Amino acid sequence: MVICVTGKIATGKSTVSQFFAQRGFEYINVDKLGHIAFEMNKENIKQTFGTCDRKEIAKIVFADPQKLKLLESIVHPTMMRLLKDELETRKGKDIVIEAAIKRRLGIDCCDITITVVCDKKVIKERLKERYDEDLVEEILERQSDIEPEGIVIENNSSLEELQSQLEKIYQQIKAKG
Ligand SMILES: CC(C)(COP(=O)(O)OP(=O)(O)OC[C@H]1O[C@@H](n2cnc3c(N)ncnc32)[C@H](O)[C@@H]1O)[C@@H](O)C(=O)NCCC(=O)NCCS
Ligand SMILES: Nc1ncnc2c1ncn2[C@@H]1O[C@H](COP(=O)(O)OP(=O)(O)OP(=O)(O)O)[C@@H](O)[C@H]1O
Repeated sequence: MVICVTGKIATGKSTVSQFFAQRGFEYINVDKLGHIAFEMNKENIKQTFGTCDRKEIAKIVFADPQKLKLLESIVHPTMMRLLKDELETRKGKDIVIEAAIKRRLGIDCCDITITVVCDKKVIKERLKERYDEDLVEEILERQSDIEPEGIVIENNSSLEELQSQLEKIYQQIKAKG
């Protein structure tokens, strides 16, 4: 079975994916594959943007949809090739794929999609140590095409509450086979 976990920044995708990884699912994090693909295309990125520092690039591309598109045109072909390879080597196994922009990437190999959602103020609170608020706003704007699909998990409350929602979903998934 292939589960895809999607959702906006800091909604809890990794936490949800880890739940399935702890139950024997192989875990593929598309953000991580993006970082590997970024490294593999460093020269091109440096020539295009004048820097290949990820944090610098984040500031440039999240502020400008056209520049984000340009970065994606460099990174996504490699990233999707890496994803295909990861899926090939795990063929037949239970897999959980974490991918914020699942739909934009056209990932269509999933039996089940889980979308994690939460309120903007919760997202901002979770990110306040990691990012400045303007960057969070920009990232959320660049993620406005991420819409709820499949099983929707609302993650505004405690980790215990999330765990309990996940236990129920897991039992339903297992019952369906
Ligand atoms: C822009 C980059 C350089 C920023 O790197 P950095 O390490 O600073 O941040 P990180 O990768 O953790 O991303 C921060 C947040 O933005 C989200 N995000 C990343 N890329 C995108 C994108 N193209 N569209 C919308 N959201 C994105 C991430 O899911 C995460 O929530 C990097 O994210 C990147 O190369 N993105 C393009 C590849 C991509 O689309 N990755 C997302 C796969 S789901
Ligand atoms: N219900 C919750 N209660 C408290 N903290 C939570 C809850 N869910 C997630 N978190 C915390 O919020 C942060 C973001 O969660 P997580 O990394 O799972 O989100 P994500 O969607 O994978 O983020 P990113 O888009 O940055 O990859 C983490 O520090 C996580 O421990």
